[in-house]
Amino acid sequence: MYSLLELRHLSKNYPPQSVLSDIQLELQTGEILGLLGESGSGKSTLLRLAAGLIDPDEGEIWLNGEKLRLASDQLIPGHPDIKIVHQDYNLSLPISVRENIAYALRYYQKAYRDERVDELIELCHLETVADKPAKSLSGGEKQRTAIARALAEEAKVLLLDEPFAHLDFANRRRLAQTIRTLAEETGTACIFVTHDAPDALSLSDRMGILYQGKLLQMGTPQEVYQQPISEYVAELTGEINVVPRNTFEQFFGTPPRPSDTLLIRPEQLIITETEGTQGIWATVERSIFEGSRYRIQVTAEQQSFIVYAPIAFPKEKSVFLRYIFPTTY
Ligand SMILES: Nc1ncnc2c1ncn2[C@@H]1O[C@H](COP(=O)(O)OP(=O)(O)OP(=O)(O)O)[C@@H](O)[C@H]1O
Repeated sequence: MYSLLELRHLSKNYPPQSVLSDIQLELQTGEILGLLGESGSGKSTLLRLAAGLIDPDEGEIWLNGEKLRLASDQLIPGHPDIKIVHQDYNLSLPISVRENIAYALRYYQKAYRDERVDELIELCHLETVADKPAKSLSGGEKQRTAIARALAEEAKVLLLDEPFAHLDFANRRRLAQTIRTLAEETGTACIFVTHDAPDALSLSDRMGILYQGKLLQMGTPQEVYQQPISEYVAELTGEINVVPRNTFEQFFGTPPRPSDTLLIRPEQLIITETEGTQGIWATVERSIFEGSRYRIQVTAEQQSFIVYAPIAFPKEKSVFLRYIFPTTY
């Protein structure tokens, strides 16, 4: 069995720059793949290559076991089964949401078109704005309209360029749920790119880390977050305490991995007011309120740590710092 979409050894240069090099990834039906990378890491270029809109310098793209033709060999680049939603949505602003979606189905019979448009409006939660002109929509509504339009022709693969970039918290949640529903109910596979770690971690079935055009790591969000292959991946995916091995041994005992430097997430540490089994007394430097938790900076023998706690601790208070979850991470 082959994968739905396969990128094989893709490279792309915009001389003198190598923008992507030797990208390999596979996407299965109904899978949501997130690509996390900082600005300029090559995310949009990778999506444009995957959509068949530009030619790679090396490598091939396979869809359902068939090699895609090069963009330069086609009158209209792209493939009908692969749809890309760009950052700027590309909607026709004067016409309604319904008309924007229907436009993608203009060559179909009216009865089918009306039925399909209604289905997509429901799937993408656009009922309340269906007859409004696109120019009057919020960012989230525009994004969902662009997705509905991309899906109109039953694309098998949806490519989303920074789908959450302009959305507030509630709209992020809503859009993420729409994408999950889509994948589950229609089997549409999705690659989305983002520079926001929580979005990548919470929505992806698998995620990749893109850095200077290279895929550094690929795995489930848990694998990438809990076993980052480098300090860079650890920092990109969340907050991290970098602890030299001998300090770790002195404070907490045997380290979980035999490396010179240990990458410890804040939630792997706890602070208490009383002494526990293995740990070290530390001094609170500051407590910062972050809504659902406090982010607390403590110092023990010149080593600084970030810890999360449900309550604030006063500056200069002595707290006992312990390392937890030694087996799960
Ligand atoms: N058509 C082009 N011509 C020349 N250079 C390009 C072209 N397209 C992209 N690049 C360069 O390739 C690099 C990667 O660009 P890309 O847009 O893929 O990054 P990105 O990760 O999507 O960034 P962002 O998050 O800022 O959108 C950048 O340095 C960019 O300047």
